Amino acid sequence: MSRTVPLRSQRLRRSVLSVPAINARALEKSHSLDCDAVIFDLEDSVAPEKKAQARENLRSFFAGPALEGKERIIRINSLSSEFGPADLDLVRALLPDAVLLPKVDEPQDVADIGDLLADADAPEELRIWAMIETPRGVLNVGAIAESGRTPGSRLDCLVVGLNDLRKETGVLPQPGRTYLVPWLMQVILAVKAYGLDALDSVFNDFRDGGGFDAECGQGRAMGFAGKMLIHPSQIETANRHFGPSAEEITEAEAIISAFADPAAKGRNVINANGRMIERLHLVQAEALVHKARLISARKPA
Ligand SMILES: CC(C)(COP(=O)(O)OP(=O)(O)OC[C@H]1O[C@@H](n2cnc3c(N)ncnc32)[C@H](O)[C@@H]1OP(=O)(O)O)[C@@H](O)C(=O)NCCC(=O)NCCSC(=O)C[C@H](O)C(=O)O
Ligand SMILES: [Mg+2]
Repeated sequence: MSRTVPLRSQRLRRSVLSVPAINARALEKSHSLDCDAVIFDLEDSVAPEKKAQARENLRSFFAGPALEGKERIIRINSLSSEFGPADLDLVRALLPDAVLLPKVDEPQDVADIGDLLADADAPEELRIWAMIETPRGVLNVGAIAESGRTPGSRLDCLVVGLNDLRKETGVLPQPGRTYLVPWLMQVILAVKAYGLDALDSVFNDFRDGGGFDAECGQGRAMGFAGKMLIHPSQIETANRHFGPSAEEITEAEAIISAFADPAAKGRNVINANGRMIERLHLVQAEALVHKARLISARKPA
């Protein structure tokens, strides 16, 4: 097995908006929003007595015009709940890009869904995303991410859920997320070790633009690929923070040019205006420029 994990192909996941499947107006609106991905939620945003109607809404939505240029993910209820099996049947019928499992505690939770999808001959393009939002999920996050290396695993992305994690642990919401940062970084280490993406948790106070801006900056600095969102007003800020800035692109292009210079041939380390650059920085620079190209190539919603 190789000792290092190659950089991912980099799907854009800067802004991943949760849309309650019960809300037909919000479902319709998702076509016109400039987010990279949409999570159609059948879990906590849908009351128990409305789960069946929410599934019907999704059937109609998926039968309608395609959601252009966005990843489509369906968040189901836990398989052990009374709603989980019918939700999974719906996923098998609608074939979104991914199914999001809530409250994943251990690798077996992911493996169980993977087996059910394989038994149903679901195409391998149908991926699994896992919410890390329980104390056991955080404790086991390395093993959960590692299970993505098992042959045939569909695991693709971990999503942090701080509402549930705060509920389970009693950690209070605080600016800077002081007591949560170690757990968030556990998630980051796990995904980076095994080549997955991680998305930062939702920010509930959607009218607090300043607080959201600060939390996006923090999430990007930690290494998250993007953020799960709850409201359209959060999309532009997330896209800005989790996409490369103009300065980062200029710097990356300078690194690529420096290594393309014949003088750099055969050298692993060069002096760029008083700063050491190694070939590992070239790999990072190429990935960043690739991401910038994906963003420019994306059609506006
Ligand atoms: C939080 C909300 C209930 C607020 O809704 P509302 O009062 O309708 O807000 P606005 O009036 O400001 O809405 C303005 C327009 O935007 C549309 N809208 C709002 N939210 C969405 C959305 N998520 N997707 C698409 N469109 C949306 C409204 O329809 C208005 O449109 P218009 O009529 O044209 O003016 C609401 O935002 C909401 O329900 N958000 C999502 C909630 C959700 O999905 N929850 C589950 C995910 S959170 C989570 O996973 C937590 C995690 O598990 C954890 O443990 O942490
Ligand atoms: Mg949750």
